[in-house]
Amino acid sequence: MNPYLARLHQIASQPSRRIIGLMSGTSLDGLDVALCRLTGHGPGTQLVLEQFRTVPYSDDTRARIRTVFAREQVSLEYLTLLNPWLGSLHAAAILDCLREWSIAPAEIDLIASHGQTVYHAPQHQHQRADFPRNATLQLGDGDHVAVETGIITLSDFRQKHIAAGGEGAPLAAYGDFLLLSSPDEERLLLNLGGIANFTYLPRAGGDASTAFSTDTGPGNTLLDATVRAQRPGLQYDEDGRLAAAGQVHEGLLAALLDHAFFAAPLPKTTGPELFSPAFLAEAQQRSGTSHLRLEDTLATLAELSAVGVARAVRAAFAERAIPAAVYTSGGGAHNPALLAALGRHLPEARFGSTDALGVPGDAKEAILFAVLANEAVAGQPISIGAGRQRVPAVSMGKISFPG
Ligand SMILES: Nc1ncnc2c1ncn2[C@@H]1O[C@H](COP(=O)(O)OP(=O)(O)OP(=O)(O)O)[C@@H](O)[C@H]1O
Ligand SMILES: CC(=O)N[C@H]1[C@@H]2OC[C@@H](O2)[C@@H](O)[C@@H]1O[C@H](C)C(=O)O
Repeated sequence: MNPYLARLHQIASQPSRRIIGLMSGTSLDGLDVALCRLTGHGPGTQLVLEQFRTVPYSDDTRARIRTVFAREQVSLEYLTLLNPWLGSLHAAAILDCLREWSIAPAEIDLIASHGQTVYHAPQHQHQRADFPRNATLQLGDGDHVAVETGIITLSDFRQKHIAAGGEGAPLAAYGDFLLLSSPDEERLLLNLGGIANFTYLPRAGGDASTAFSTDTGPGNTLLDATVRAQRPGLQYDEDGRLAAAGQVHEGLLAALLDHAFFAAPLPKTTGPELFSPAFLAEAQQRSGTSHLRLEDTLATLAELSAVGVARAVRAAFAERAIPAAVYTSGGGAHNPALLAALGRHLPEARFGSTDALGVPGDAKEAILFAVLANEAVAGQPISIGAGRQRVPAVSMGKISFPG
């Protein structure tokens, strides 16, 4: 038998596993590295987050990713070169973290590597009749991560979800369901990343088939792009100060909301391919707001993110009251202007942070991939959608051996 298969069998048989989850999202701020100890599998999974660090991307790395990121036309050579380069970059970041934490690679069982999404193309967005399928592309080849760290690596988690009828995202519901379901309350888990999404969790022991997650529209992506364009040197509107100093422009908001995505049925996904500077420029032109003050544009974009969330939440619970317990995560949870707008549009919600549930919001997505890898190796296909096509019961992740 291949010795790595024997090692994998042994890892799967252990009561607990040490798994490094990696995530780098649409904000391109860096690589989130979450060292998790996962005991058991399935709904009994116990998480201890042993270490967490965000390894910031350098300006050079950001520039390389932006060369292809969310662009319809790119150099095929550049894309080909970037794939192993990012794998090596992520491997080096892991080795650096392990050195800092005084942990030897041999003490880690698995790496769960999301990779860098460079293009997300659900069919409702690309609308090409010649390719009537959903598609998504993450770079950062898993074989490079495995060989350069010496650790068995799972990667490319989204393709199985698409092959089984999903859009490849959001995958959050699978991890949220296993880690954060509560017998005491139904919950909404609201992640405010570049793109915003939420998971609905029924009470633990309730009807698991009703759990799902969906994107809702932009989170920080349009805010960040606008700040970067108008305040070179700034990456984002720190603590939402600029947005808080502005006024929402109703005309611009209406023009931004005038897109089929906001009315499309749930669950749905999107990305910066749609919510791009060109999307904003077009809405500004239609509403005659191209010369609005930066502060007013940012206030309007924060409002847009909040309205997107509120519309999707209300659409999901059209027949009844929304779950009151809402737990936020992701970088946007640090933006008071965004949180204030959410409070205005979901006044009946009680907002808390997932930190209070033992899952730090900044680490939550990296933890998700560790949980998915744990299930792929030691568990079962995760069944939350009762076989519903867009929430398939699948195990996710491709396995790379270090040799
Ligand atoms: N103190 C802060 N004030 C305002 N905004 C903040 C603050 N801290 C983080 N952010 C926002 O959070 C962003 C990073 O969020 P996060 O890391 O959750 O995104 P991501 O994981 O890349 O996105 P996605 O979940 O869409 O993949 C920053 O670009 C910024 O917009
Ligand atoms: C294609 C892709 O990378 N999507 C990300 C992105 O970031 C937020 C939102 O858009 C979500 O759909 C997803 O990530 C999280 C981890 C998810 O799959 O749940």
